[in-house]
Amino acid sequence: PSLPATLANYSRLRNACRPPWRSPWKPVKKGKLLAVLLGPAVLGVGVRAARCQVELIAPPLIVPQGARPEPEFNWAEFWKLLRPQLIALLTAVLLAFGAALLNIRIPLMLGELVNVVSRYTREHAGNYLQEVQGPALKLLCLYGAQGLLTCGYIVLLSRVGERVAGSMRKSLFFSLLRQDVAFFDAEKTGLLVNRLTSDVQEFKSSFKQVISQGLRSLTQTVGCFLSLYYISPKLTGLLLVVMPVLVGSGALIGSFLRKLSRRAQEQVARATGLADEALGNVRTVKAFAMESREMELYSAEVDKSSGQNEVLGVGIAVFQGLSNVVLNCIVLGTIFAGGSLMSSKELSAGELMSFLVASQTVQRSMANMSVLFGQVVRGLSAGGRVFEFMSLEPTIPLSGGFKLPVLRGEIHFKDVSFSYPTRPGHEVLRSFDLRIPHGKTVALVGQSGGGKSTVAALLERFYDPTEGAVQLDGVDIRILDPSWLRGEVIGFINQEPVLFGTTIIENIRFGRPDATDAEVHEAAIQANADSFIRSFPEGYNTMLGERGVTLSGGQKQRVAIARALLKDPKILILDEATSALDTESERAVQVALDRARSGRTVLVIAHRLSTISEADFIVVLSKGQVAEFGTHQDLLRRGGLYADLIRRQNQESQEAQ
Ligand SMILES: Nc1ncnc2c1ncn2[C@@H]1O[C@H](COP(=O)(O)OP(=O)(O)OP(=O)(O)O)[C@@H](O)[C@H]1O
Repeated sequence: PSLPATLANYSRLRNACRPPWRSPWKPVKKGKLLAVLLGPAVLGVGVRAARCQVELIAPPLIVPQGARPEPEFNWAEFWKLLRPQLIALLTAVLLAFGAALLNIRIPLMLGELVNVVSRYTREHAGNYLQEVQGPALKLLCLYGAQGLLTCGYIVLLSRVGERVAGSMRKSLFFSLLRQDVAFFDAEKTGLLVNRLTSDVQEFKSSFKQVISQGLRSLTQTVGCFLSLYYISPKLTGLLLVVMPVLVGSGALIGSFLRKLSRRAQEQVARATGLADEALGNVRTVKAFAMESREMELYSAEVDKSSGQNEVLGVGIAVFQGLSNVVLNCIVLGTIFAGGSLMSSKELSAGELMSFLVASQTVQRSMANMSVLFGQVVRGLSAGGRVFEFMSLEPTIPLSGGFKLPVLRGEIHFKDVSFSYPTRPGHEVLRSFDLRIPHGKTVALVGQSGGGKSTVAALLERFYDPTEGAVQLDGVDIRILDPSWLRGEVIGFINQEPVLFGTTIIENIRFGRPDATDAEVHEAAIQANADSFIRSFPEGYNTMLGERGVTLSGGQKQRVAIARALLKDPKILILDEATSALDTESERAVQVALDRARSGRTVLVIAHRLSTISEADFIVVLSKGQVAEFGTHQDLLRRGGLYADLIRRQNQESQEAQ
């Protein structure tokens, strides 16, 4: 099944309680510390830096993860995914390194060119074109080579990034599908889907950025600093004196803006959550005529978020303005100090030009690095979240174990006690003992919440009993192959059949992917579904789901019955298959079920007692145990719980009339 369908299937069973969480690790703190170290650069590069800083303080998407601890990044898993891309990655790193080295050369070459130009304007000697040609051509070649290298490493990196992200998605999806049902009881569907989508996306973009820009920025910062020192140790010294002041101011403003941004993002998430809930439950909202109330609630949250974002906008504007002033002052100061060095012949015009360009490169690179450090922290957190479930081993394996060579279909719940893993203290079944002879139909009845569906879940081996055993033909199902058990032995027809957004024929074929069209048609005939399917213009190829046909409850159930029959299971579980249908549909479904029952061991779980009087045996479940067992007539005669249930139900239906 597709992940959303699998998750949706079990979402109703989940979240009864959550394990106590460790105190959450706050990744932002690391980012803050690193931003403090690199703050000055942010102040030093004007508009561009301000833009970078905005990126740093505004993560792309905040999805509330609840009070979950931040999972550790799994380097071993990452290495496994990265290894096949190693050659492409190393080539990309080499190209990026080459581009960065060329970038360091550019200011020096520019200086040479300026020196040639200024010498010519001063002396007017020789041919201008000839004088300028050499350094200009060299510079052009450098630009060309730098462009080529940049293009090369970006192509390679994006290939590596996409492939690693694709492998991450596939392994995570596979690992999630392998998990047992108890896992889905404890985890929220939204959180899992989020890991497959935005966390992988976040990790991928961080990975690409860190490799490309990180390497480049680091090389350029170190290289250009050396160039600065080489051009003028005195001017470089002056720059280093100004640095600490810029570090302090940059870090302070940056941390303030980050706080504002985080608050604004949380507010956006709150507003989105509200809209999500209202749109997701639109029928309930409409049924209670709550549209205007929802609108008011949403407007209030959106207004709050707009207000916070406006304050943030003002903060960024001030920061940007300040950055511009500081940048220009640095340029001015460099020209001022450089001019005085020029007058004492300690510096040429070309060297001053080189110094200015190189110092800009340093500032830009450092600003990039401060953004990148935030990105590293975010990328590691996102990666940690993706890897958290990737190496998780399910307690109940997906396959492996014995297959019975000859199958009769006798079931025995042998003194089974069971509590859901999410609610260990709450015993749903207590020494539950029930033997279902092969080929017989047994109906389970009892109060709502009494544990009927739990019995079916144990037979499917969605969970293992806490005590006792479930046996098939006398063999504990824990030693049987779960995929054989679920895929071939047991057919499960749920009270809320889930159909997928594909054609009807594919939905039925889900029961046995290798079934021929003729077999699918035969199953549909058995399930009393063939005639209504053929009444659609596109027959079996009718698309279901959001962009296709929506089936009625009874039609859905008949498609689900056909799907279950296609695998020709020895055991059939019917979980309240005939509830919530009108009389006509119920009759159609009932005909299908009666046909489906023949020759199979059947466990029916039902509330509507009228539909199960045909069962060979009826079991009344009370307080997690078998309270009564017998035929419909036996139990009526006995005048116990079953007779009581029948009386109450008759009373209710009379009152309803
Ligand atoms: N996935 C789950 N995790 C934790 N507790 C659960 C889970 N599913 C069911 N329960 C609890 O187990 C008990 C039995 O539930 P079960 O669904 O088996 O009852 P039921 O007899 O089938 O009820 P109904 O007839 O209303 O469907 C209930 O108290 C329910 O709250």
